[in-house]
Amino acid sequence: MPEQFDLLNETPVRPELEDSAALLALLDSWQAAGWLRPLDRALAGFLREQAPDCPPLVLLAAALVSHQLGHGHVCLDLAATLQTPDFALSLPPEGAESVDAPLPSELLQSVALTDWQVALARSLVVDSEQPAEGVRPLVLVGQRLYLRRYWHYERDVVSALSERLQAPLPVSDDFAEQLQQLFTDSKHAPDWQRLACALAARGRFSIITGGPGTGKTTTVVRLLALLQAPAVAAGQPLRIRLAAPTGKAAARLTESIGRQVGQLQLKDELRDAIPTAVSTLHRLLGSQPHSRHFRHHRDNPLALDVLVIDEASMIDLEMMACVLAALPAHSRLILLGDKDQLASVEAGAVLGDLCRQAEQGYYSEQTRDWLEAVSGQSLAAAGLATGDAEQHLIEQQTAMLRFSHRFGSDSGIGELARAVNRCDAPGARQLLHSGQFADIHQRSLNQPADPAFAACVLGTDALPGYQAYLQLLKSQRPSADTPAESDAWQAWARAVLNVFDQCQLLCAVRKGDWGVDAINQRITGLLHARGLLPAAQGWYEGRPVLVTRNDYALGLMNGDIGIALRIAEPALKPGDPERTALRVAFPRNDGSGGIRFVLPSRLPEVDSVFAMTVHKSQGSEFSHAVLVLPPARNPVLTKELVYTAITRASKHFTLLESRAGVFEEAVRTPVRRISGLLLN
Ligand SMILES: Nc1ncnc2c1ncn2[C@@H]1O[C@H](COP(=O)(O)OP(=O)(O)OP(=O)(O)O)[C@@H](O)[C@H]1O
Repeated sequence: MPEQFDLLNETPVRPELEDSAALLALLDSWQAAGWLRPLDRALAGFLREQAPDCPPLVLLAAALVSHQLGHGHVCLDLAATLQTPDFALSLPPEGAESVDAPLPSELLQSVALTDWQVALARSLVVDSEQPAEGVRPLVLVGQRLYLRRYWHYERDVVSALSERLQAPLPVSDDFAEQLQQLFTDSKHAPDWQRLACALAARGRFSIITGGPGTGKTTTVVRLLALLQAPAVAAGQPLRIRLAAPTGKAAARLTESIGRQVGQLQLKDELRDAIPTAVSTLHRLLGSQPHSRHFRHHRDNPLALDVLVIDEASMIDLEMMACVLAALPAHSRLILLGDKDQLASVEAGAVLGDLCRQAEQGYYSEQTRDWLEAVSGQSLAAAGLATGDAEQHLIEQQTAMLRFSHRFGSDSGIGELARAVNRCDAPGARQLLHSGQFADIHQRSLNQPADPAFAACVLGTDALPGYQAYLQLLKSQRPSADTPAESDAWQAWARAVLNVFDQCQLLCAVRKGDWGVDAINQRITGLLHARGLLPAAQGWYEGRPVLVTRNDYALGLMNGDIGIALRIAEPALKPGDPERTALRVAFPRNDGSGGIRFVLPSRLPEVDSVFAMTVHKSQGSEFSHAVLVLPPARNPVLTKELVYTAITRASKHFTLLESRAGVFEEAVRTPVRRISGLLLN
């Protein structure tokens, strides 16, 4: 029997919603057009096999939950989907071919929310009452539909965090004095770094969020000194571990934490007990080949007392659940990150969800009194909202750093990032347009072959592009008789990689004329045509590549960037002439400045990386970041995407627009990630 849908709704029910075979045929055509992943379609097919009576609307919901996971949403929000189906589902995707099949908006026109909920609640493949006791593959909570696994992750994260947030830990009697000693250089009132340090010192869970250069690393180094001092004095140093979601982010933190620890006025014994090596989360948890399970979990917890995770905006829900499960109960977890950055590509926006109210503070009177007492500062003029200790559980352990020491009011990058963050599109445009700041630039592009694009890609002395690293590659190449074992090859590779890092094109999308794939091809062709690259296909010297899959055997992580270089190789046998070979040079990412050379054929999956998505650029910094916006409106064009791109730039930011107005549209659109991660 077909389900009855909204009887008052005159719109005829589409045949695909009355017949499962017709629905699966429609999903097939969506998949063929690249609208759905094979995985999404397969889930609907699998459920139909398991439960042949499963109504088409339930099969459709299953395929859509899976599709939404692929777009970073932990669940399918039925109401949001019915309100603006094509937009909520990001269909059709940017650059996808047209397809002779109805759009989600046409398909769902006749469907009412309550009918969809009832159909799901009645279905044998959905648990809607007491899901914890069920085993069905889908879980319905109100208007949110989950795959069971993700519902579990969300529930596990909420319960582990609630547990960690229960009672504050005691601090020593001279805590206020110690804080004072560590923050003698406070220049701002209130000094949020000192407040953040105090909050983190009293909790088994805390968040320190802030934009670029607000002093997250500075604060955490002092916090570690504060926590470690009594432990070292007692002869039982804390086991502290530092981690980040990607190799690139880990390398950056290794460098900055090493510098900061070196600058602190501490006794050697204490300084030596503060680690500076940062590992990736995958390595910390012990990833295992061909398995999503880690070596460390609830029954084999990590041997540590304090875990600091930087760039926490990149942690997805599954990873957060795995980290929390692997932590010993007594340990402290401190998350550092910029809540306003894009979330991970994977499902879930954990930091953003947890920091929803960080701006307003929402400290309870008790928390505020305690903070004022230990920090000796007043919060009266800080403009914070007053919260309730139980209702605003997470807020009691969250501090937002508000002053950028890197990008002050004289920095166009800082001002632009702040305007974008406020969704102030006219203000952001005015900053770009006025010429008031020498570090931010804008260019309009009329068509893909626009000469302004080529000029930007090649670069100038003042505004780095890709010409510089290719010229350096040629001009500084060690002479042909340099022995294979000479350090000169490493030094050359390091110099080429460093100069390459000065500029990076960032795209919002993968497909279409202004997507990563087309732009990579266009730049390769352009550099080849100018004689800067020897070829435009396959492997050639100068090709920059991005690793897109972890390879533990090679020690390469998703996100690592290398460049193909022709280097000397030892002779096969004594007396033979030395040979040359194309190898891909990667930085060792361990703070040593070392380079490793890998044969191209041994590499895991890689892409050329003259352009990368903004998502992939997280955790990286470039002297000159160039953001390319495509013309079509797309749900990925959000203010978080623009903000993330701007904050990748350390010296210059350029906006390349393929249509007037697209920047404003993006800045006005805050990201919507659907999840139910609420602790209060
Ligand atoms: N209270 C302070 N007074 C003066 N300079 C500071 C202060 N805090 C941080 N800085 C400086 O500002 C710069 C950025 O600090 P830090 O690296 O700690 O920020 P961050 O928030 O971790 O930055 P990132 O954006 O790289 O994550 C550093 O050079 C640091 O020395």
